[in-house]
Amino acid sequence: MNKQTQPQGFVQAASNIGVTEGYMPGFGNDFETEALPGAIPVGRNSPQRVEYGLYAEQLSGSPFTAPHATLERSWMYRIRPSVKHVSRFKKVDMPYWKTAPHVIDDVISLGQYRWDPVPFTDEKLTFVTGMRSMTTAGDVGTQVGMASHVYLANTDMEDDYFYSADSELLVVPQDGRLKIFTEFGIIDLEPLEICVLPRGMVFKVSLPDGQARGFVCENYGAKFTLPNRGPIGANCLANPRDFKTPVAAFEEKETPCRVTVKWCGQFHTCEIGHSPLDVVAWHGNYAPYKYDLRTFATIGSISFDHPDPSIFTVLTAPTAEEGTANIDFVIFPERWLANENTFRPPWYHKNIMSELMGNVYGVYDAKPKGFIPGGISLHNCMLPHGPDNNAFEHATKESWDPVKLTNTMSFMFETRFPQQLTRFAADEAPLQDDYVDCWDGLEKKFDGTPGLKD
Ligand SMILES: O=C(O)Cc1cc(O)ccc1O
Ligand SMILES: [Fe+2]
Repeated sequence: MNKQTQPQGFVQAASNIGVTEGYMPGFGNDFETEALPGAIPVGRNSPQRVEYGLYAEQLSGSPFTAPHATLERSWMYRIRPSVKHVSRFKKVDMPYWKTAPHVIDDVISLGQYRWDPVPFTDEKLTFVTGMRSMTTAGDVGTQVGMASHVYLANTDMEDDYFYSADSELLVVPQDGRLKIFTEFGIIDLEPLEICVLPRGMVFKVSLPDGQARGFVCENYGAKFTLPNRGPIGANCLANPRDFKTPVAAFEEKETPCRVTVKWCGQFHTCEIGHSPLDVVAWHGNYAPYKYDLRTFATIGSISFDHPDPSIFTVLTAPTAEEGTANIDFVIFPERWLANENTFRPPWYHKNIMSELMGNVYGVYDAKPKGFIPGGISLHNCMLPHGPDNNAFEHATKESWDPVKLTNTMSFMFETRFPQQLTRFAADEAPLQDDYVDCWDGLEKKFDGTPGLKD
């Protein structure tokens, strides 16, 4: 390199690593992004007039006075303010999307339950109208608890837009991709990825594969965040750099559109004369994000014994009681098992937390049969469960050599609150009547004499 071409002083990166694919890396960062140059005001949030004739609008995800660590808000610079709608709100029915408290006397919530995948139908359903609630827990009115849903969608939302004032939505696709247009930009999502759509943010969903099915965890409480890693240290599990927030993108059209709001369990629609996704630029730390579950660096035993599944927590939605989550989002990904003289699948247990599980793909080690991709299981507060007979027989005889669990991705929505079944889950979804029989073959081996029994 000769003297002239040698870098002098600071050298700027030719491109920003990670920003190339329409996303910005990081968890909970303060982001700045503009679809038109110079749209974000310099040095202030709300100048007297905004460039391009845009309106400034703040979206608050935490109370104004929250402690710094939990303070969340974004500033949007938009073509019209959100308050501009053509009509008043009108109540609409969304009969399959249920909200806690939702306890139906004749729906018995007690039992270990498992469902086959909820089948697709010919009925025209969008991501929103195709939401089928399976369980609810807590109370939306006090902003505690959650609901679990399956979505079945075969119709794009074109002039239909949606937001939830009740909750943030954790979306776990299982079959088919989603294209999620949000006020903050576009998220392309496929199975083995997840995304989180914040409370109050408007979006619509289209279906590149024509149809899609997946799971949603609706969080009424404090936002999902990364779990504390404790003695694990600063690395592994879900690393912050693997979370991706979209760059600004806007839709400019002046056609009749509808915005539907979920508010305290009810649904209300208003007509507007334009796309509400007209945010040209934004900055702040309250925004949607996606995450590829394959980037999760699992930690596990490399000596003996089976750790608690909290070791696989991707995101946690805390409550005021330390270590007692409103929701833990836990995954069971491909990984090595190397624990010697150990019963390697999950142990038999009862848990104060309520466990709803879904299978995204492959085989779950505790249930080699019957818990298939798209399937769901529910092991509620203090209901005993554990490996089925097949898994027990295999696990008590397998060699201690390291083995790689492949062809597997299941997850758990684990909540401190008991989960109540909806009528859909009890009567319409494909509930497996014979699920509890999977433990029938667990015979008594005890015969009063010492020694290990086969
Ligand atoms: O019940 C389940 O299958 C989930 C689970 C997995 C595990 O490894 C330990 C405990 C637990 O609840
Ligand atoms: Fe469990």
